[in-house]
Amino acid sequence: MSKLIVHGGTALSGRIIPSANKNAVLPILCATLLTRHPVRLVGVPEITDVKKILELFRSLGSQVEMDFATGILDIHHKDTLFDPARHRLPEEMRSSIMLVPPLLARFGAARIENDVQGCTLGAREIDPHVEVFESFGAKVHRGIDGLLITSTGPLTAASHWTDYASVTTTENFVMCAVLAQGESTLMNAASEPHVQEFCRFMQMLGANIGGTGTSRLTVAGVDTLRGGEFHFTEDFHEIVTFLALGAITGGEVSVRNSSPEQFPLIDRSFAKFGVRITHEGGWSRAQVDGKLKVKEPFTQHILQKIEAAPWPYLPVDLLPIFIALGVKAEGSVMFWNKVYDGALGWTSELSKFGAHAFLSDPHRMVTFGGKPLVPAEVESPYIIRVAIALLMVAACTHGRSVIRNASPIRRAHPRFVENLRSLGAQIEWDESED
Ligand SMILES: CC(=O)N[C@H]1[C@@H](OP(=O)(O)OP(=O)(O)OC[C@H]2O[C@@H](n3ccc(=O)[nH]c3=O)[C@H](O)[C@@H]2O)O[C@H](CO)[C@@H](O)[C@@H]1O
Ligand SMILES: C=C(OP(=O)(O)O)C(=O)O
Repeated sequence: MSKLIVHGGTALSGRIIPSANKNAVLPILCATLLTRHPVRLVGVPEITDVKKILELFRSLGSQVEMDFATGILDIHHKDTLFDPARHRLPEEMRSSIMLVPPLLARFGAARIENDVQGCTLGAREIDPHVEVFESFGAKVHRGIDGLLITSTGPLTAASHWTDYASVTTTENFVMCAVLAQGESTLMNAASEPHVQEFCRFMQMLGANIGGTGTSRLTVAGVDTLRGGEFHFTEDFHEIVTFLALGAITGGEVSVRNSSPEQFPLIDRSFAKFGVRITHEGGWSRAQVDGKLKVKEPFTQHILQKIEAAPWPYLPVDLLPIFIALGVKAEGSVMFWNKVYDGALGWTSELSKFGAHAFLSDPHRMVTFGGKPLVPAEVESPYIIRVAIALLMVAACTHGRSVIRNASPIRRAHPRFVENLRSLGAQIEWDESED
């Protein structure tokens, strides 16, 4: 079990160049399988999920040249072969489900194992995906340990309205539609920055997509896709994470950010804890005047609150980062996760630090922040940014803390500990058995 050992209490300051967004990189990696031409990706992060997908591609016979030192991936799915009886898609990551459309397009069959749940955030349905596959004419068969999805010919265009704006379902819809015959329409499409980045990549391959960034996507099918070179942009999750780490420890961190137009709501969320974010010259900077303090709402007798939901709301994956700020900032805040029903069950870990946090129901947590904190040994659930939130609390608390089961961080954030050390943190991985 990978543990993080943190000697907290040091103000973290400095500059960070963030990596690419895992949730943009993974669907794009899956989509490379849709073209028989070479693709070059620039800025590919060295993270667990990327390595798992590249390993699968190698086992299918694709040409994969990955240089993590430069972040350049050259990939060519020319002599690629997939056998649903033999090959298993990577487990413990949600993105495996996005291999289905390209496998269907290339081989007429795909198989997914039962564990495409990813982070343990509560129910993560596959029904919206099944509806999409079926709307394009694919057949879905349930087996003992997974699903077999088949199609006898090219997919046919579909018009579909999803129950909710789902990130991976939207990406799967686009991948089914790009090579389908006719024009497809998706209503209630997700519009997160990573979904937009994914659509830009598809357009570079020659896909004909309208409505990127809105809740209505149209895709006119094309006969074939080309190759090309694509450069990833910065991950807003990393930007927020490092800004928050600076703020919670009383330091001052700047992070490179070429898309500040995505940040107004994120900035206002930081401001609720007394953190001022500024964007200038391609850099975002977090500053705290005095100590962290929850801003009182203008409306009297209500709790300050942070609501997370599909974009353009505050992204749910960022909620734990703000919960950590809520633990440190003096005052009370209600956090509302409108997406997941099992993402907040870690209040008992927070309380080991002396934090006061109350789980009101599966979707809502209230922090009573500003209480004295003590170092602690805590265990993270399999949720990337909960491990980071626990680390944030450890980093602002004097003394030695241990975050057990911290390896999910490696699923999304390359060189995380090295980056933190460059800001002055005393932190290290411990891989020893207990
Ligand atoms: C690889 C990838 O891109 N993973 C991200 C993707 O997962 P993913 O695409 O799996 O997330 P979805 O948007 O489908 O939502 C996940 C689950 O939340 C529930 N749900 C969601 C929205 C809603 O309005 N109502 C509702 O009930 C459903 O149970 C659903 O199964 O988007 C999530 C939500 O931004 C992020 O946490 C994940 O990091
Ligand atoms: C929940 C996440 O990833 P996944 O969907 O792969 O579990 C995440 O990136 O925070």
